[in-house]
Amino acid sequence: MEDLQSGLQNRKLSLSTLPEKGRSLLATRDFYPGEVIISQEPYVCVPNNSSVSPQKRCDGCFTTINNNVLSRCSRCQLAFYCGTACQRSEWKLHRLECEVLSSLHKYKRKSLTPSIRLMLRLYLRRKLQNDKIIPSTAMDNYNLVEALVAHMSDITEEQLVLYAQMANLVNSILEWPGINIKEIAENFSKFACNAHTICDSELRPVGTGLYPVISIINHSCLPNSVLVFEGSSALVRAVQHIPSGTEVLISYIETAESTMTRQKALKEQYLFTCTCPRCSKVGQYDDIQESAILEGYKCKSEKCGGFLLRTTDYQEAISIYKRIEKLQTELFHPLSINLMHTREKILKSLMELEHWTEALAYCKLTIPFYQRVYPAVHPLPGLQYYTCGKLEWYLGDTEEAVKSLTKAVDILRITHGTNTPFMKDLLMKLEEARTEASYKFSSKE
Ligand SMILES: C[S@@+](CC[C@H](N)C(=O)[O-])C[C@H]1O[C@@H](n2cnc3c(N)ncnc32)[C@H](O)[C@@H]1O
Repeated sequence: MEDLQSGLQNRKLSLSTLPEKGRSLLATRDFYPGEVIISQEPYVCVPNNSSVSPQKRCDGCFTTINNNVLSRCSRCQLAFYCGTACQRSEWKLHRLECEVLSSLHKYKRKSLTPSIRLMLRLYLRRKLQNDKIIPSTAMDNYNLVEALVAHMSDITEEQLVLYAQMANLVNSILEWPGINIKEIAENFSKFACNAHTICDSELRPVGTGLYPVISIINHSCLPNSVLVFEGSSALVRAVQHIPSGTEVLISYIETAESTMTRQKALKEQYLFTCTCPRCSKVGQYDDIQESAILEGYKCKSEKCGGFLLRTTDYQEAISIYKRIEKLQTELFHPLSINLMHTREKILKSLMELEHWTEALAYCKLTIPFYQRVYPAVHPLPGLQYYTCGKLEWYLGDTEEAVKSLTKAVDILRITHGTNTPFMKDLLMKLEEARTEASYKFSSKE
């Protein structure tokens, strides 16, 4: 079996260790915006299905077609497939999983959260590789999981207790003699700082996966690459020119937040203090001003107790969020992150109610914010232009739709690649909108 370093060398990458970050991935040739730097199939993954989720996802490709069309494993009743191709590709692992799950008591079934299922799958896949039923390769073997950071000495006692309880549950489900409970608890800690939320092309979360080579990539709040998914495959794409010898960096968190909020999120989940070029400005005048724009109130009173909103009644949600928006426009900077979050919520509710004209107005309101806080090439502004374009087209403003869809394509072809079904669909929509716009133009003449 070729080792990881030579596997990476073939992909013009190298594994290095940096004193302040641990393992790191370096480029050994120049990469350019849109290029796939590395892609990986998950070592293990699970869709976001739970006993209460109304719509189930296929275990193979994570699609969520009509539940009636997804077929359910008749034995364990817990796995779903969109067709025979996915069922076949998952069979070796699911055969073992099914044996374990189908004999479970009802009360234990209820505790089968996606992370418990992910852990069960980790052990079952390791067994399949040990028994040589599934081959091991340089990029796909359990040694890579063993090498992941666990931060066991840095986590809180509460977390430790939680991982120990979850490990006991996994042990009681597997019932394997000699299994190491401490190692299972450590693997839960590894999941916390190495597993990735799998998203669809529109960045909606659909599952969780462990990609042990992609997990070598460190974080920056000013990343040169982006992690996207095609089904359950993970792809890291360059969003800037990455010269040979440079570290490949992605963002683990929402980069639009203020420095303090980003640092808090990184410390809590990933247990490190970021020193990227944006974070190293913490406390400087520009950074304080930026935080005030994003999160600050004009009023300095700290008496506000917060509030909770019901989100299922969209009409009610819109009217409440509009009251908040009115207040926020008085209190906050027009480019405040709070105001943007409120407007995003109004937009979401308007879309649910199919109030397209007003939805378009709100979509347009969020764009200056997106332009300001995200780099020129980032999936979120790309998707916002896409929504804008679709709404404009639907409402008959084809010329504006062409402009918005073109902007979406310019960004998303770099972040999502051009060969995915999502991008092909977007490119086709743009072509159709262009044809329609030129037809309208010629019929006006
Ligand atoms: C997904 S792993 C990345 C690979 C890791 N460096 C390793 O040695 O396996 C995430 C962990 O890497 C470290 N890390 C990632 N980005 C970092 C950064 N910008 N500065 C310091 N440590 C970082 C933290 O320990 C974090 O919990």
